[in-house]
Amino acid sequence: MKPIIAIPADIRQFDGTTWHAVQTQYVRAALKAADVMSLLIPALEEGNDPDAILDRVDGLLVSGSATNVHPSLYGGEVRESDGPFDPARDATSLPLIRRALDRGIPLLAICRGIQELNVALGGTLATEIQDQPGIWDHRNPLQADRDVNYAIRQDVVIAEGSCIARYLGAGRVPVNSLHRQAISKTAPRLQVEALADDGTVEAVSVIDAKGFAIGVQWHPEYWAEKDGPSRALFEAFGTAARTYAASRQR
Ligand SMILES: N[C@@H](CCC(=O)NCCCC(=O)O)C(=O)O
Repeated sequence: MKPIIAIPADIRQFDGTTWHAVQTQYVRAALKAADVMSLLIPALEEGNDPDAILDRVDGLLVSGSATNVHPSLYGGEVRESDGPFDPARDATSLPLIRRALDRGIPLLAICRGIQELNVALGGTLATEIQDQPGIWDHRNPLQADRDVNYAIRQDVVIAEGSCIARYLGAGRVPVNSLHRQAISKTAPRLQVEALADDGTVEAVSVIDAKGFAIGVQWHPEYWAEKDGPSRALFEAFGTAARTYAASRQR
């Protein structure tokens, strides 16, 4: 039986109403590269029961989003210019991340997801990182062609002996980049696993995690069917979900 993973949705506004939305690239990567089904979780400021959700799934995939984690959640200065924000997504993702880690449910956190993972565990974020000396522009190019926006265009250096090195190998791995925020103070329970050449944190793992628990700042989901490292990460997540699912059936 194919495992099921939870993906917290974003709140989006279009066609004159409010939607709970997940970009299809995450659902497709889960199915085609991890061989798991996706259960989209509505973004609610209240009303979600993380344990009731996690009782029914075999993994948690926390996706990227153009919105930012609200600065109040990590003691940051609240400036509207650091938006757009999505408090319902924050209120849904952070408790799910914490409880998935408590319960040993496999976790893959991508872009906004690694930022939520860091904040959920007590870390902080830097904003408009491209304005900092020596930091290059990691932002979404915002071209009409999404393949251009998600193009592989930078290297990350994966640390020897890191968790993610088990799946991608250590050393330089080419990835894409679509973000204007990044980890500033790394949460105490996170181990930095990869850096960009400009020092930006690009991957973390959870120290002493009960199961698969990795966050990446890049977007492996977008090329998960074609790009080796992207596919390897999703295959590892799928394997972890299958292992967890089997343990649940015992
Ligand atoms: N908003 C955060 C996280 C960036 C992120 O998740 N990017 C995904 C892009 C989604 C899209 O625009 O299609 C940041 O900017 O750091």
